[in-house]
Amino acid sequence: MEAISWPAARALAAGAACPAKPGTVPLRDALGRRLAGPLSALVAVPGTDVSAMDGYAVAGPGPWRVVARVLAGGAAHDRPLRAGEAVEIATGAPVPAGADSVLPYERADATGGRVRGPAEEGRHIRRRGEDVPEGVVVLPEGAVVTPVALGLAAALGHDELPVRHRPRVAVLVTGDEVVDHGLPGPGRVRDAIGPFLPGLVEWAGGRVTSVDRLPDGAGPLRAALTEGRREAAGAWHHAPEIVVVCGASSKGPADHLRAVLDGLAADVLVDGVAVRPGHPQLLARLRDGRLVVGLPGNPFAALAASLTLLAPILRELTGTPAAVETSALHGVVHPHPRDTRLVPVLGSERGAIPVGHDRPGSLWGAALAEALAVVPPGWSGERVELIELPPGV
Ligand SMILES: Nc1nc2c(c(=O)[nH]1)N[C@H]1C(S)=C(S)[C@@H](COP(=O)(O)OP(=O)(O)OC[C@H]3O[C@@H](n4cnc5c(N)ncnc54)[C@H](O)[C@@H]3O)O[C@H]1N2
Ligand code: MOO
Repeated sequence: MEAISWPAARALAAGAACPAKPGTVPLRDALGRRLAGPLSALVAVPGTDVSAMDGYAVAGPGPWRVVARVLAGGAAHDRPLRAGEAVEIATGAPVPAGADSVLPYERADATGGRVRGPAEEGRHIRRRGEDVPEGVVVLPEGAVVTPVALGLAAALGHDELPVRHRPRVAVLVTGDEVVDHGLPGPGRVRDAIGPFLPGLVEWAGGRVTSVDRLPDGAGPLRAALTEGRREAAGAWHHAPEIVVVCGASSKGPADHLRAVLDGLAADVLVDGVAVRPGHPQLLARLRDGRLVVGLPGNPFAALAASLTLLAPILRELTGTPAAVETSALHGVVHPHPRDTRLVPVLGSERGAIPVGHDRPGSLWGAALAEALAVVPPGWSGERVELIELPPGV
C-alpha cells in the first residue's frame, strides 16, 4: 500500500470511527464528558417565591404585627398574610402569599411584637423561576461537563446526565531496548511515548485503560492483540476499542505489526503517511471492529502520528470538533517537495515561529511549542493550519 497524503490520512481516520450510543451516568462520573443531549431545568430556581434577605415579610402599609417566624427548610406560613401583618423570615425561606416585600433586619425597627421600616413593594423577594425558569435549556448538547456544570445540573434537579461515550484505548509499548524508569543504560532508551499518551487521549475525549510493555517479536504482539479480542467477545463494554502499538511500524527485523495484522486478517486502512516526522504510521481494523493505531518509535514521530490518526478517531467518536486555526508562518522553514511537514511553533505578533529542536527522536521542540504548523508539500509562504498540542490541565 502506498503512503497517503497527510490530509487524506486524517480524514480516513475520522471516517473509520463508528460512534457508540451515549449512556447515562451519575453526576460524579460525568465530569469532563460531553453532554449527549441538552441540559434543561427539571425544576424552576427558585422553586417558589422566597426571601432574598433575613428580615420580615410584610403585607400592606406598616407598622406590622409579627405573627410567625419562617425559616429556610422549615414549614411555610400556613395562611396568606393580611395587611398589617409580618412574618420573621430567613433568606431562602418561602414568602407567604399576600406578602408585598421583605424588610431586612438592618432596616427594621422591631419592638414589642411590632415592626416598622421603609418597605418597598416587591423588594427582596426572589420570584419562582426568576434565576432559571422550569424547562429552559441551560447548556447545549455537546457541551463539556465542567465542575461548574455539575453544580448547575444538581441545582436543576439532575442525579444523572446523558453523556457521550468515552472511548477506551489500550497502549502497547514495544521494543526490547525500551525501559520505563530510571536512567537508560548503554543501548537502552526511556519510553517517551507511554507517558504522553494518557494525557493526549484524555484531551481528545478518550481514556487510556492500560499501558503495557511488550518484548519485540511477532508472538507477544499477536498474543496481546488476540487476548484483547477474547476479552472483547465476553465483555465488550469493558474492552478497549482502540489499541495503540508504539514502535513496531517500520520495516526492520523487529517491526512485526504489519505481519501480525496480516495474520489476523485485519483490514489495513492506512500504511504510511506522507508526513515528516511520522511517516511509518498505520491504521487497521481488526475483525472484531477494534481499531489498531501503529505509532512510530521515534517519540516526536509518534506524537505527530497520534495527532494525525488517533486524535481524529477520538474526536469523531466523542463528537468533539477540532478547533481549526490558521496563521502566517515566519522563520526558517524547509518545506518538503512531496511530504507535509509538522513543525513545532510558538505564536508571535507576526505569526507562528518555529521553535527548532524538532528531530523525530526528540520531544524537545514540541514541548516548547504551542502548536504544530502544517507545512504542505512545496509550501511557498501562504498561511498554514495550526494543530493544537494538548495543554496541561
Ligand atoms: N528501512 C527503513 N527504516 C526506517 C524507516 C523506513 O521507512 N525504512 N523509517 C524510519 C522512521 S521515519 C521511523 S520514525 C522509525 C520508526 O520505526 P518503528 O516504529 O519500527 O520503531 P523502532 O524501530 O522500534 O524505533 C525507532 C526509534 O525510536 C526509539 N523508540 C522506540 N520506542 C520508543 C519509546 N517508547 N520511547 C522512546 N523511544 C522509542 C527506538 O529506540 C529507535 O531509536 O523507523 C525508521 N527506520
Ligand atoms: O517517522 Mo520518522 O520521523 O519520520 O523518524
